[in-house]
Amino acid sequence: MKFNKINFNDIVNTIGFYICMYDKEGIIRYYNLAFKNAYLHGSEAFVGKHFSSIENVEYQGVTGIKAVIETSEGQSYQKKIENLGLFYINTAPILHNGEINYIIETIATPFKAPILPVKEHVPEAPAQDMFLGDIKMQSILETISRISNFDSTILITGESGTGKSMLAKYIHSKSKRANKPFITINCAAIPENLIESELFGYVAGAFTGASQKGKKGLVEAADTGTLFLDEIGLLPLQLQSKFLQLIQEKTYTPIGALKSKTVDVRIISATNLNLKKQVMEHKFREDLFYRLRVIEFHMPPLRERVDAINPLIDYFLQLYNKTYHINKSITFETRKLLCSEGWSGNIRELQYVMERLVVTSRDDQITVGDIPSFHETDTVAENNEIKNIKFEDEVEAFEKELLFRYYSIYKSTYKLATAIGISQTKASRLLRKYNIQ
Ligand SMILES: Nc1ncnc2c1ncn2[C@@H]1O[C@H](COP(=O)(O)OP(=O)(O)OP(=O)(O)O)[C@@H](O)[C@H]1O
Repeated sequence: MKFNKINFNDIVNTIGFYICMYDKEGIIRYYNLAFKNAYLHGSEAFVGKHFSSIENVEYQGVTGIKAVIETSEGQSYQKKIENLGLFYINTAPILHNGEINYIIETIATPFKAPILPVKEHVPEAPAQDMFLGDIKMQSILETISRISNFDSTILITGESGTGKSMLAKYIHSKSKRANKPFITINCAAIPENLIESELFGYVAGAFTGASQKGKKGLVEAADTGTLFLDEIGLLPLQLQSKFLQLIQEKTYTPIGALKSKTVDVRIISATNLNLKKQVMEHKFREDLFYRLRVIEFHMPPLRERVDAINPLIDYFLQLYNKTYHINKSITFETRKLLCSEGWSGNIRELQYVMERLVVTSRDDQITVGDIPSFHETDTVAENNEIKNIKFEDEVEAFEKELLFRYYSIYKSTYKLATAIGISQTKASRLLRKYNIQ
């Protein structure tokens, strides 16, 4: 089974160990969030630098990287550091043809490492690096630059995978709040019974089982920054009035609190549902609907952004060449085939297909023959019978196989959705579509 990149990142970033990857010279190539926060002051700037440039005394006291470079032997040991306790270090060379290809070091600390928060809690990096160069995006970009100094609410609509979340981050990165937190709340992903406490927090002793210290909510975490309400159409009705209060009065009341709190957040929301219809069906408050969409952007589906497909192919080609340290190109015929497709899964689907092609194509050049390898059949690649390919069928077969594989592991739509980077609504819809139980 190939590791899904998103899945891999989630694992290494939520694990309570410090992980760092080096090349055979000891140049840092990758580190996880825990390592970054513990030893590098949260900086990304150490990738490409020698391990000796890390000035943290604790790290230099425990790392086994020097010994591994000198001996090519893995090191696994415990080390006691005064006042701190026992560290467990595992430094493993990964060999290729007998030579060190790279080295992975895992450091387990004596403290009970805090489990790092799930995605929604992490202030995310602004998404400046996205492709927005096609005609359909121009008027959106112009409006974004015009409103950059205002805090008006923004509603982003559009099908799943069209880039709504990315646009929200982009808007934040272009606003006067760019250096403040950007907090995503995925209204579909938080279990309904936890949603209120996750969002608004609670005071000590608010309910049985509540933490003694009380808990800050995500709304408070977003103070001075931007709060992104993803899948807003799925926000439970009973919480909608709390959001209305938040937007109108800039106040909210944590569970069990007697007094309300004031907060300064800019609200951006996104949905792939028809909110007007939700209002008519009494599933969404009309007053909240109007409050949320002072400015509205509609992200067109990829089939209506045909001039974006080719540049996006290049964008993803470059991205995955960089990610996997390779240098693949793509033939004109393959481009033509990709550009002529319907892309019902929009940019997300194109992104998957490009990653898959970069990873699975046999030669340096991606050809039409590589496309069937989506579901591991070589027939077309060998015979080059490109006229028999029905692209949508190939992609559907791949999608079905992927969902089946991950759902049989996770058995939960939420975990499945998180693992493969789609929304929970989409995961449920696809499971129904392919009759996967
Ligand atoms: N303009 C873009 N340039 C590069 N990558 C993009 C762009 N738009 C979207 N993507 C990629 O496509 C994927 C889907 O984007 P995103 O999550 O923003 O879509 P969405 O509309 O919010 O989807 P959903 O409704 O399912 O949550 C992401 O992995 C993102 O990296």
